[in-house]
Amino acid sequence: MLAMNAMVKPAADAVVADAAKAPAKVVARNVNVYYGDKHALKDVSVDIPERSVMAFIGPSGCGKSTFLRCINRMNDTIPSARVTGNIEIDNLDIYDKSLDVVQLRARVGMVFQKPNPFPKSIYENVAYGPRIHGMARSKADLDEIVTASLKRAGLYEEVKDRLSDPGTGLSGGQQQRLCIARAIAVGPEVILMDEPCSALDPIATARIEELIDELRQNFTIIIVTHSMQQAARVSQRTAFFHLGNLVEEGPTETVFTTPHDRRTQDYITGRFG
Ligand SMILES: Nc1ncnc2c1ncn2[C@@H]1O[C@H](COP(=O)(O)OP(=O)(O)OP(=O)(O)O)[C@@H](O)[C@H]1O
Repeated sequence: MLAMNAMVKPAADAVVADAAKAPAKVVARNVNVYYGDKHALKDVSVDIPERSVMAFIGPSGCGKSTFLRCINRMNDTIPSARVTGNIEIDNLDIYDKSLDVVQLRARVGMVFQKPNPFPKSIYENVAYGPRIHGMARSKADLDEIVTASLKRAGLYEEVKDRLSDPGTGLSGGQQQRLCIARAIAVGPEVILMDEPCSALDPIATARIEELIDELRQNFTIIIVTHSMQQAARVSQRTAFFHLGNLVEEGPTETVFTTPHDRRTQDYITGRFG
């Protein structure tokens, strides 16, 4: 049996079954990414169910972040990157030439490895997106969006008396929750998280994991993580990548306990990676 099984114990979660049945929010077909001549992502096809968490795992350089960045077209910002294939969100082709990428990135928010608040106040960090997207008709509207977003990110109680203080003055974990509030504020449907806890201590990590678990009631979340324990704790489905290939995708419990592919088994038992 797998050596890691004792450590990587998927949450006993009825949603596992539901997630398998949930309609797909993101549908990727035959996605390839090239950086110049380098073929970094190879023919990836996957359905990502709505209102659930999917974890992307795999050894360093296997293409997890590359694929994540395809889902909000962040690879557009890398001059050498070329993407082929098809990705749809709610049947909308996100690579359609007429698509407004700014609108797409409001629908598909992103949280990065290192918390990156703007050098602005806590309030302004959250208000910035709604303001540029014209989501608030009045200051009262904006206040409401900021408050609601901070509450949903589990940060409001800690910052409500100092909203005009700089966001960069918060602790790392608070900064990451501020970044999540900032992403939530523009009303996304999908939230991409690229190793969101790797710069955080275990307590701050636990809070973010709890938050992810709450957020999946309303959002489709995709998280890249190097921690198999984290993938097991927070996700309903897991996708294992290796050398640019999506080797295996399925319910987290299955991927961790009875993987179909030898490479998945080798990775989760620590034989490589
Ligand atoms: N901007 C870039 N320019 C050129 N090559 C890149 C670029 N970004 C990634 N790559 C290459 O593409 C491959 C996949 O990288 P990617 O960052 O997606 O992997 P990853 O699985 O997320 O890795 P890690 O776990 O280390 O973050 C790697 O070989 C990497 O060197």
